[in-house]
Amino acid sequence: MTERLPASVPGMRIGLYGGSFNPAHAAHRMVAERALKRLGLDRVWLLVTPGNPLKETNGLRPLAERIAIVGRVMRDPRIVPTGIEATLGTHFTIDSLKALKARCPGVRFVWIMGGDNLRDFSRWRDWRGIARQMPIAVIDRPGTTHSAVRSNAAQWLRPYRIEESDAAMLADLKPPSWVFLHGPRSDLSSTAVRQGASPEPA
Ligand SMILES: Nc1ncnc2c1ncn2[C@@H]1O[C@H](COP(=O)(O)OP(=O)(O)OP(=O)(O)O)[C@@H](O)[C@H]1O
Ligand SMILES: O=C(O)c1ccc[n+]([C@@H]2O[C@H](COP(=O)([O-])O)[C@@H](O)[C@H]2O)c1
Repeated sequence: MTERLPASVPGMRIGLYGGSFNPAHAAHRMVAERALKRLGLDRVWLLVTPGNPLKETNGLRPLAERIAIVGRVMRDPRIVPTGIEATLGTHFTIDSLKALKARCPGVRFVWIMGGDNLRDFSRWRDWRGIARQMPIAVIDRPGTTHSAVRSNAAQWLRPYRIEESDAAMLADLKPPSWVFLHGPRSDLSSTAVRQGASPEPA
């Protein structure tokens, strides 16, 4: 499948929210909407990965199906699902971020991830390089609040953390810089949905 990049213009603030989304659920929407609002973004691009390099691909639904479900779960037209990593041929986040920055000069990107990913971030390829590519917003996730901020990556990132009250300026800051965003939390997961939980709990 070849896909065009979603539209952008120089100066736009765009959040890149990567994930397996296998399948997407209401907590993914909550994360994307919180980032959009609190970081003052113009768009959030949901990068539906061809396959997380650290996860088994057994049981991973086809990319087109995951993108279609993301499209049904998201409600704000500024939140745009894309499978662009498959077209770019990038599996590792560091490569995706470099490729997107090269293709979108002048766009102010922010990487968005849940607290569980900050906890495991030091296992990602060139994670310090990722932090040097663009600012990062971490969204609190139940069960990971303390392990995330105590993780190796968070220790290294500590000098670059900004106050949550300054989140709206994150996209303008020179990386490394990051913020931990708190707010209403959901313990929903794709694992639970695959096991029969509703992706849209009442
Ligand atoms: N309930 C949640 N709260 C905060 N962040 C979340 C939540 N669920 C997922 N995320 C974040 O969304 C991104 C994509 O997550 P992913 O698609 O792996 O969903 P998941 O529910 O964690 O999946 P799985 O249960 O299959 O591991 C990751 O950055 C993850 O940290
Ligand atoms: O680049 C890496 O080494 C790397 C390792 C683990 C996860 N990622 C990315 O992290 C994002 C979240 O993945 P997931 O499976 O937790 O939804 C997704 O964009 C993955 O490609 C990236």
